[in-house]
Amino acid sequence: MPMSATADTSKTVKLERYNSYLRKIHSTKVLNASSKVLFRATLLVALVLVLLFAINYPPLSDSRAAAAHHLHRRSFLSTGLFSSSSSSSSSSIGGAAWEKRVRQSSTAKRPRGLSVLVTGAAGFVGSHCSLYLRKRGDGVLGFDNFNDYYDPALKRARQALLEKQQVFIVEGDLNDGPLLRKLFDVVPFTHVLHLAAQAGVRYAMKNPQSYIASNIAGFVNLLEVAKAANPQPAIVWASSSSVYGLNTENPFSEEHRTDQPASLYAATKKAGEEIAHTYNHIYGLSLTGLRFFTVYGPWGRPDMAYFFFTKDILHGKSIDIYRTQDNQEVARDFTYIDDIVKGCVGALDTAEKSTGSGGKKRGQAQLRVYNLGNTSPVPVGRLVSILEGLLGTKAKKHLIKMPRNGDVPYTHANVSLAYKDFGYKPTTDLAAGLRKFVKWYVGYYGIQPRVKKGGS
Ligand SMILES: O=C(O)[C@H]1O[C@H](OP(=O)(O)OP(=O)(O)OC[C@H]2O[C@@H](n3ccc(=O)[nH]c3=O)[C@H](O)[C@@H]2O)[C@H](O)[C@@H](O)[C@H]1O
Repeated sequence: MPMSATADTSKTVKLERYNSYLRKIHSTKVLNASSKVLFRATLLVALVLVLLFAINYPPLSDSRAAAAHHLHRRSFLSTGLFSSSSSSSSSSIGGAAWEKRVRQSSTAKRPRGLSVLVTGAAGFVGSHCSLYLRKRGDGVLGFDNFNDYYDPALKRARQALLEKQQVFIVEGDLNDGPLLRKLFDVVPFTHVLHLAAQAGVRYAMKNPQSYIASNIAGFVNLLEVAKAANPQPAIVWASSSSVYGLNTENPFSEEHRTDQPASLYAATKKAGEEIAHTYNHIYGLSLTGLRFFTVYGPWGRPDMAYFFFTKDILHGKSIDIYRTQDNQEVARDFTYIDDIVKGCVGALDTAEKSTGSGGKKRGQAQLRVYNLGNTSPVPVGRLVSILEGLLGTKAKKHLIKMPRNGDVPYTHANVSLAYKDFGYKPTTDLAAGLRKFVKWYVGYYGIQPRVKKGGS
């Protein structure tokens, strides 16, 4: 038995060795197979990573490729499920149909007509200027970010008005370089009427950064794109009467000092004037700054006093009427929108071409600044009396000292320079202009008050 037991034991050992040999072979095979799978998976992951990297970081040297990529991504987002925008106008940014609309809108319908990019086209002054230029036969492409600084529904209503006249507004932000470059790639604009900005004197204390983003960073971005464009456009842009700040000389002339801004808004507009100087000096861009004086009228801005006074008077709410620290009346050189439009168009028509090309200056270019005001300041109290008469309602007046919020006590424009250079002559006084505003206001908001009709 021990013999057989030995024999058995040796058989068992051999069998076990054989089994272990088989197990080894099998495990090597399994290992080989799994390492192949692992290798392939790694390759796949690497490929996906390379692709993702390429999509997210296109070559910096190829700005057009970057722009196309950016626009493709935006178009994907704005048409996709994650889009927050419902605007049809932005749904196909960058596509063939979009480019066709951009071209059509920018093409003049009269011989030697202008091709103007109007920024802030859904804004108060922008919408009026766009309509005027389009009706005259110029090509107009609008640009606006439709922000909610005030009721965006009013901006959409202005957009609808422009669309009826075949003016297309591209929805985008001034700080979107690829989008702006794309527009200049598609259209050789002769002019830019740059009106997009963060407006409002007092709001600058609430949201200072928005003024830097729009009025400084956005302006610089636009100038960067314009300087590199071929041809470079001539640029007319909105500065402000507020640059006169604490200036005490009257009436305000372009030669007076503008180095004492009273608000951050004013400071950003003044900075814009200095930035304009730099781009004119280095790149040969033709630049004209227009200092608007408290512009009012139909389709106006709800954040401005004449507008919300009208609303508050109609709702029986009291209104604050500011007085200076030494109890004087505060006054403004209120300027009617049609006069401002004539001033903008006059500036566009007399703007000389930029001299640069390929981002390089080729000669001295035009650099101008003009006041566009009404030349007759009116106290705020008088503005309220006119509104009371037009609305047939007494205002609940609350006279208070002007809060220290960036306001200045008085503005008064000397416009002789604009008159000399392009015949600017305001023709609408405050009473006539407010009558037109109130007529529009009650119609737009569907109000049936005791409004005295009359006038056109
Ligand atoms: O010319 C400009 O460059 C600027 O014009 C405009 O600023 P402003 O002249 O300050 O207009 P606006 O606010 O309508 O106040 C009008 C008057 O009402 C007084 N005012 C104001 C509010 C109030 O509650 N009570 C009051 O008496 C107030 O003291 C003032 O005397 C634009 O908004 C600005 O974007 C810029 O373009």
